[in-house]
Amino acid sequence: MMIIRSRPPDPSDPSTPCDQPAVRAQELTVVRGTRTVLRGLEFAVPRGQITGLLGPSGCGKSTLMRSIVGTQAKVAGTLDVLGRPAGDPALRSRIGYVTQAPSVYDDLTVRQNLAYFAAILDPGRAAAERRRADVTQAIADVDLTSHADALAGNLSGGQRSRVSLAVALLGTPELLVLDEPTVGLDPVLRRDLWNLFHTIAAERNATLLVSSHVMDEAERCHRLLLMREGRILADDTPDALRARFDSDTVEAAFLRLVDEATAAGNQPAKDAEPTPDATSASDATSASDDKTASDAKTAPGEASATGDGQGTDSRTGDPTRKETAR
Ligand SMILES: Nc1ncnc2c1ncn2[C@@H]1O[C@H](COP(=O)(O)OP(=O)(O)OP(=O)(O)O)[C@@H](O)[C@H]1O
Repeated sequence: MMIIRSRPPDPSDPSTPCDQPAVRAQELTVVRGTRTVLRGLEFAVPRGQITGLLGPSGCGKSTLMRSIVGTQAKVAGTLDVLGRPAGDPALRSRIGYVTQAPSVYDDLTVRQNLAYFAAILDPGRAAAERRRADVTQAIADVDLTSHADALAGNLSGGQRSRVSLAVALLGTPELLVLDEPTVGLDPVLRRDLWNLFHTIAAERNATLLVSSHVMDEAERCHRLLLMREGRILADDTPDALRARFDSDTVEAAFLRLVDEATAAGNQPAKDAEPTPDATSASDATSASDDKTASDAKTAPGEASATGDGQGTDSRTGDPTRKETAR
C-alpha cells in the first residue's frame, strides 16, 4: 500500500493551528436510552499521531467515536474537534469515519462506490479528472486495485471493510476515526493496514483515532486511551503504561489498571440512570439516539434511521448514507 497524497493544514483557517489537539473532551457525558454510557470523560487527542481507543466490548468506544464525528445525540459537556464543536457542519469534509459494519452499495463496483462519494465531496465537471485520480489512489491505498471493478456485493467481509476505509480516505481528511477497522482481517492484512495508518499519519500529518478490543494492536499506537465501563482508565503512551506497571505488554498494564480501579471502588453501576447533567444536553429532548435521525433516509440494505439509527453520513452530510465511511 502506498500513500502519495498530502494536504498540509490550511494556515489561513484559524481552526487548524497544529499546536491544538485534534480532539479535546471535558466533562463529556453521553446517555443512550436510560443508560449513562460515557461518564465525565477528560482527554485530548494530539494531532498527527495514531491514538488507540481500547477497551472491552460495550465500554463505550463506538459511542465516543459517534460523539466525535457528530452523529450521537445526548452529548453533554465540551467536545471540540479540529478547533470546532463536534458536529459542526464545517467539519464534515475534514473528518473520515469508518463504522464497524461496512456500509457500501452492494450493487455497485468498488470503483463506482468510490466515485459516488467522490462526486459528493468534490462535485462538478471541472473536478472529474481529479476525482478519477483520487478514486484510483484510494483504491490502491487499501490494496483493492485488482478488485476495482468487482461488485461490492461479491467481496469478502474484509474487502468490504477496506472499501469503507477507501471512502474515508477520499479528500485527504485531517482526522480519521476508524471503528475496529481490522476486525475479521487476516494477520497480513492487519499488518498492512497498520502500516497504512502510520504512513497516513506521517506523510499527511493526519490524526487517526482507531478503536480495537485486541490489545496487541495497542502496541502499534503512539498513544492510548484505555476505557472501561464508560470511563477512561489511562491516557498515555504504550511505553509509559508498560513502565508504570513494569509489565511486558499493554494488556498486562491494562489488567493492573482494572484491578486498581476495582480496588479503589471506582466501578460504575452497570445500569445507572442518566445524570441530571446529561439530560440537560442541548439535544437531550430528542427521543432518538441519533443526532441527525430526523434528516436521515434509509441507506441501502439498512433499516430506518430512526431509533438507534446510524445517522447521516458524517463526512458528506449525504442523508442517503448513514454513518458509513465519511
Ligand atoms: N441505542 C442504544 N441504546 C441504549 N444503550 C445503547 C445503545 N447502543 C449502545 N448502547 C450501550 O452503550 C454501551 C456502549 O456501547 P458501545 O457500542 O459504545 O460500546 P463499544 O465499546 O463500542 O463495544 P464493542 O467493542 O462491542 O463495539 C453498551 O453498554 C451498550 O449496551
